[in-house]
Amino acid sequence: ISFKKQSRHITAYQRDNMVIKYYDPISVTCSSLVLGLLQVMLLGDSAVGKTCVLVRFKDGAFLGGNFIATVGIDFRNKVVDVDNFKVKLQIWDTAGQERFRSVTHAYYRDAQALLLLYDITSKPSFDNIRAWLTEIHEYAQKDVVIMLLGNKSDMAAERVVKTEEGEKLAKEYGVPFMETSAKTGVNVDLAFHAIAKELKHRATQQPNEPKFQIHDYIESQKHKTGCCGLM
Ligand SMILES: Nc1nc2c(ncn2[C@@H]2O[C@H](COP(=O)(O)OP(=O)(O)OP(=O)(O)O)[C@@H](O)[C@H]2O)c(=O)[nH]1
Repeated sequence: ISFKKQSRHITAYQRDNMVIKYYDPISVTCSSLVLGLLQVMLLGDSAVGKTCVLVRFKDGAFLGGNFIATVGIDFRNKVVDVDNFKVKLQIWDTAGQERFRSVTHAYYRDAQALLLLYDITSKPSFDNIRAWLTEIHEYAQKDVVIMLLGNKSDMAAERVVKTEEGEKLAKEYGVPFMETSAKTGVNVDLAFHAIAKELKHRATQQPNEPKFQIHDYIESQKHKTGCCGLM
């Protein structure tokens, strides 16, 4: 721990600047907690909706209209509240196109969490998930948090990948899964909040504290898309 005196409070930095506690010197109580920058990456084939999912989460809007592919890599920051903590997420949006792969590989090792997307209306994007997971195991940190997302759940009429297929694949790799829609917003906030919660628990967990169960949390919170694409 290192301390830094500020105008009204003392800041204590813990765990390599990850956890920052603000102590009020008058009441000598911990008034708020901030978890330093955590890196999350969005991965998956081109056009599965990575940029749209990020924009939905960051700005609460949907980028409709003409599709403009991401070139290289880009990021946005967002602070989320998790159990009295402010968790700062830096979210990296990668280009899905093959020709940018060598650029994005360089960023994998800095990510604490990866959101891996496919498009429920595109079988190839689903079939490529195994290849993405192979790349992840090659380039990412060993303990990286991975979540599988089947995006465009609003497009029920065009669906070619069943929800059960996504669930089965996720189970095989032991990763949490949900279907999202950047268009309607269904499950988008939940995906990022579940990741933030998991990372916060990992950073602050006491030895006698029970482990956070991300699968159970998601199951209790998620909205299922029914036969007609309703939330
Ligand atoms: N209906 C519907 N369309 C979506 C959804 N998400 C994205 N789209 C559309 O799908 C297209 C691709 O979305 P992007 O977010 O740009 O895809 P991307 O994965 O970032 O693509 P790259 O940058 O090439 O990797 C756009 O035309 C979006 O409007 C969704 O949830 N529902």
